[in-house]
Amino acid sequence: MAPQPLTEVEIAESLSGLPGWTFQAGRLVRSYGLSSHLAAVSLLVHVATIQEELNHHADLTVTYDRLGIAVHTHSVGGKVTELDVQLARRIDEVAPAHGAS
Ligand SMILES: C[C@H](O)[C@H](O)[C@H]1CNC2=NC(N)=NC(=O)C2=N1
Repeated sequence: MAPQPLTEVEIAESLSGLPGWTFQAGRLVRSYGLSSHLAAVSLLVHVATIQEELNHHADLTVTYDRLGIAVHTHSVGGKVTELDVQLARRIDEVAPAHGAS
């Protein structure tokens, strides 16, 4: 079944359990700071692995020692769905082991 777009209230509820994540321009967004460029790339590769597992993919941007993540669900016309929240949670689970803040 196709994922359903979340309401603004549902998005706000989800974000209350995802510190550092915000809702911007129709996407869930977070920027992580890392200790080096290679640490940022290492986290990007880990995130890409999770994305392949979930078959759900964010826009990832490395800017020197930062990794930017922005995600919405293409298949529902670029709305935020539970799939985006799931991906954000999975990323937040692994980010601390990379020293991300
Ligand atoms: C065919 C494949 O399942 C789809 O293209 C997947 C891949 N990754 C995706 N990622 C995101 N963010 N939204 C999607 O709708 C999506 N769909």
